[in-house]
Amino acid sequence: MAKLLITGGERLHGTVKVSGAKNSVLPIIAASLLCPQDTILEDIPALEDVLCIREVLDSLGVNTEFTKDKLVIKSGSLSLYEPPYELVRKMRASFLVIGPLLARMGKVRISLPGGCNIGTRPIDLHLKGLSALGADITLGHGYVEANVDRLKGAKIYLDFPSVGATENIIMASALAEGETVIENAAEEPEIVDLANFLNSMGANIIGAGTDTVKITGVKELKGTYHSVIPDRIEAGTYMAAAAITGGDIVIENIIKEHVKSIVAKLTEAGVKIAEEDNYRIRVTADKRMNPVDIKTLPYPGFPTDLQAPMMAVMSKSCGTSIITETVFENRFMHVCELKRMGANVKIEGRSAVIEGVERLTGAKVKATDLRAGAALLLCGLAAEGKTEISDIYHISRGYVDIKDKLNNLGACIEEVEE
Ligand SMILES: CC(=O)N[C@H]1[C@@H](OP(=O)(O)OP(=O)(O)OC[C@H]2O[C@@H](n3ccc(=O)[nH]c3=O)[C@H](O)[C@@H]2O)O[C@H](CO)[C@@H](O)[C@@H]1O
Ligand SMILES: C=C(OP(=O)(O)O)C(=O)O
Repeated sequence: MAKLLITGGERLHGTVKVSGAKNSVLPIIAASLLCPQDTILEDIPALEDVLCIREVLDSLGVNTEFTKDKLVIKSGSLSLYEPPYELVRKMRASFLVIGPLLARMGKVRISLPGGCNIGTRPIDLHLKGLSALGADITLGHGYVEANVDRLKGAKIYLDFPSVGATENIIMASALAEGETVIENAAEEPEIVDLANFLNSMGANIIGAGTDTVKITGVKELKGTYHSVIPDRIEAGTYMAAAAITGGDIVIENIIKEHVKSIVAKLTEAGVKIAEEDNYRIRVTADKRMNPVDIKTLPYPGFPTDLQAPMMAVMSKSCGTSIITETVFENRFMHVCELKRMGANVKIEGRSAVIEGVERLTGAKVKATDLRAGAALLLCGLAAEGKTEISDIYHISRGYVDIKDKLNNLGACIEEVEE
């Protein structure tokens, strides 16, 4: 098993380019199942999660070709409707194929994606939506089975603006008969990217990016070309890296509108963030951060996926910060590991109270999930001495070439085999 060895203490400087967004590309790849013609996707990050969803498509009889950052999906040969349990249990986003398979094949059998280290992550809202569209759904022996002749548009109110449920319902209703309205829909930029992709295939979706999305079903969709948006969470992680190391870096391929909440919090913490041009920002930190309070919320609120990285930054600030996690019920797994590195964090219910310390110290730590791993990497960059992170496969799920990108900024990170 590979580990990362980080020698801390380097101030990061230079330029880093953000890759395509994991959370955009996964639903877009699933949505390619809706159309029998070829779809061509560009700016596809070569992440473990992308390879996994590609395997899911291959397992359904679809042909995919991935070269460099271009993925060609040929869904004309789609012939199966039961993705294997071994793939679905590996990654929650595999469940995003349920909507497209139901719309295109009229049936699907898929195992429950299960929970993960950050929470139980139920799928009730996905199923409630698909059932409102007319699907006959049964649950048993760990599987969901759904059948329908043709989905019919409906009005669906989501009890929580779930990203995945909004995506599954949009994809399913794109080919449904009549109009679907999703109220209290998720407003994340990745929903807008998915809707833009589907509209370029001939779908009729309006309101994506607001809390009400209207989808007028069409009979068929056609092949298309699409380039995915940059990853705002990866961008935020590099901003955090500049902040925690007292660095001075330029981040390229960033949509500023998508990172407003992160820019606001880092600015409050004392980081200087300047617009270089439309797609580049410069992030400079020249002193210890001020403490800031953060509450994670659905977009446009502060993203839960940057909660752990921001906790890393706050652990070295010059005061007390409170971080409240409202999206996932168990997303403080990184706290134990951050403490090994000298962070002073106490959990009180859904909040973490972080007393900033002057120095973090390198230690042996374990990544418990993707963003927990990113947080440990950030602390390692700023800690005295060496940090050894195990279970780094979590990090590879969501960051392309993170070791090389950080080393190009002056970090000192090695990957070693155990
Ligand atoms: C691949 C992808 O895009 N992943 C993102 C997506 O995950 P994902 O789509 O799984 O996240 P959701 O927005 O669905 O989950 C948010 C909350 O809603 C709850 N919930 C969700 C569905 C449901 O049927 N019932 C229910 O109760 C979840 O348990 C969680 O507490 O959005 C999350 C919230 O921004 C991000 O952290 C993930 O990085
Ligand atoms: C929680 C995350 O992803 P996923 O929903 O794919 O598990 C994440 O990207 O931080």
